[in-house]
Amino acid sequence: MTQEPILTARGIVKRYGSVTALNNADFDLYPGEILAVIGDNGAGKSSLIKALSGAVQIDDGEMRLNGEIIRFNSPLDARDSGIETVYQTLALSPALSIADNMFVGREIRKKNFMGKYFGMLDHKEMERVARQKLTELGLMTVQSINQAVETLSGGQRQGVAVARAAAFGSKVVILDEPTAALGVKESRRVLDLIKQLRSRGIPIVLISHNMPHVFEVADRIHVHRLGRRLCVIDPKTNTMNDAVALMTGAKEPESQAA
Ligand SMILES: Nc1ncnc2c1ncn2[C@@H]1O[C@H](COP(=O)(O)OP(=O)(O)OP(=O)(O)O)[C@@H](O)[C@H]1O
Repeated sequence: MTQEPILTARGIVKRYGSVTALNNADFDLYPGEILAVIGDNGAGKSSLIKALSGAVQIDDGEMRLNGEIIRFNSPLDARDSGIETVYQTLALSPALSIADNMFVGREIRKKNFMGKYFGMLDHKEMERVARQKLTELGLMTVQSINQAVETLSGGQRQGVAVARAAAFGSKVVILDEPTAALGVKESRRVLDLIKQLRSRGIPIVLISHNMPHVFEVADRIHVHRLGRRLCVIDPKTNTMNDAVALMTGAKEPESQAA
C-alpha cells in the first residue's frame, strides 16, 4: 500500500479483570477500502472495535486517526472525530421516527429565538435532510420518513442505522455484524449499501462471521486470533477455507503482509 492508513492501532491491550481481550493488537484501515475483521468467538473482535470507537478505554498501546493520536473517553468522542459505529444491537429508538432516529444526539434546532433560547427542534429541516440522505443511498423505499422505526423490517432498520452512520461527514464507518439478523433479501440490500458507501469514498470496517458476505465485499481481510491481528489476507488470492483455517488455528499465515 502506498497510501497512509486513515485509522491505525499499534500494540493495543485491553484487559477485563484477569481476561486479556486484546493482547498487543495492531490494526490498519486504508482510505476507500472495506476491511473485514474476522475471528473465532472470543478472539477479541468486539473489543478491538470498542477500543477504536471509544466504547472501552485501552490499557496500553496507541491508536491514530489520520496520523493524530486519538484517545476517546466515550463513543460520542469517537463520533465527533468522524468514527461512526453501527452495533449488532442497533442503537435505534423503536418508537421514534426514521428522521428523529437519524438525528438523535445531533438534533437541528430552529434558527429563530425559539430554537436558540428554548431548544425548539426544527422537525421540518430534520425530515428534509433525512429524506435527502436516505434518497442518496437509495433507501427511500420506506414509505414515510415519519414512520416509527419499530414498523420497519430488519433490513430497513439496518439501512437507517447505516445511513445515519454514513450521513454526517464520517471519516470511518464501523459495522458490527450488520447482516447477522437478516434474511437473504435484506442482507443483499445491506451488502449493496456497504458497497455504495465505499464508492462514496468512506472506508468501512466490517465485522462478520459470514464468510460469503466477507468475501463478496471486502478488499482486505484482517484475521484476529487470540487477542491480536494474526495476518491480513487478500480475498482474491485466498479461499474461504483458508480464512477459516487461519481463524481457527488449523493453518498458520504464510507471511504477515497482504
Ligand atoms: N465486559 C467484559 N468483561 C469480561 N470479559 C470480557 C468482556 N468483554 C469481552 N470479554 C472477554 O474478552 C475476550 C474477547 O471478547 P470479544 O467479545 O472481544 O471477542 P469477539 O471476537 O468479539 O467474540 P464473538 O465473535 O464471540 O463476539 C473473551 O474472552 C470475552 O469473554
